[in-house]
Amino acid sequence: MSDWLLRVDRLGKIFGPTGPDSLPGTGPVYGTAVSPATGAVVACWDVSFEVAPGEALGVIGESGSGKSTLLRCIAGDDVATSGSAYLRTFERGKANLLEQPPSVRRRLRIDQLSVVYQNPATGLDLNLSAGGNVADRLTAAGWRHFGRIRSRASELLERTEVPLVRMDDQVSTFSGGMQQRVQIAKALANRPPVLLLDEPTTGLDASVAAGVLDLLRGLLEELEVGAVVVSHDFGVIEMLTRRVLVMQHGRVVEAGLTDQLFEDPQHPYSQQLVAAARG
Ligand SMILES: Nc1ncnc2c1ncn2[C@@H]1O[C@H](COP(=O)(O)OP(=O)(O)OP(=O)(O)O)[C@@H](O)[C@H]1O
Repeated sequence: MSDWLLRVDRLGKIFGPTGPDSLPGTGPVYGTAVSPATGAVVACWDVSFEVAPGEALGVIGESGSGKSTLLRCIAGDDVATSGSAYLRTFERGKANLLEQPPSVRRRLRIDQLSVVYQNPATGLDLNLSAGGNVADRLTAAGWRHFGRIRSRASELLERTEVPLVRMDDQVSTFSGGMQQRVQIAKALANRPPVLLLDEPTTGLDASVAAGVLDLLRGLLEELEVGAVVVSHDFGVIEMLTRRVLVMQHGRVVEAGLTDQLFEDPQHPYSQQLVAAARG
């Protein structure tokens, strides 16, 4: 694919000793991500993909398969052990994000890569109001005009279906579903080119989760944002993404179109995930 917005090349993250002794004996073939020689956890290894503008890529796998670590390394929450990542909108796609100093990474997190976490408390300041949280992101991105910040915040909260009468209420008083909507509004506030979603509906009741998924699907279709959606839930991946990577014990075991993977999974682990999703 030549029209990429985000490109990740052979990304790896090892927790513990990172020397070459830590890789042998890990991965799907061995049924573990833990190195028998060093005890290191090879949380993800050799992961490559591209995301085009306006495209959503899914990453699916059971708990511990390395999905969140992959996302955290791209976002800059964790430091990758190896590999590279590029954004077309940063240094014309020529600078490895993973090698940038912390100050640049912090700026990228505001201007270029937004994350929606499973737990709204990770992405929000619960002591601030809904409007205050969105304003916070806009201010960090350099917005200065109070009136414009306020009107952008109302526009976003309206789009994410947070009642405007509650715009000035402290987010800690909101339900989980509503907090998640505010987190989404905040993540999109300054129109970042890339959105990273880590189990965005996992903590919510089924009916609330369905509403948030609907909202996300609409937003991903409407905005030209490139997205990576991490989930253990095939329903979420099916609803939001066109292509998908399947991860097991830190490695990608299958990659393809989401529909096709759901219809005709090739790898035994993907077959297991699909069977579980079909109930
Ligand atoms: N800070 C850490 N120190 C040591 N090991 C870690 C750390 N963070 C994650 N791991 C390990 O890395 C592996 C991958 O974890 P990760 O959270 O990325 O998986 P996941 O697929 O996102 O699962 P979940 O959905 O439960 O978060 C696991 O074995 C986990 O125990």
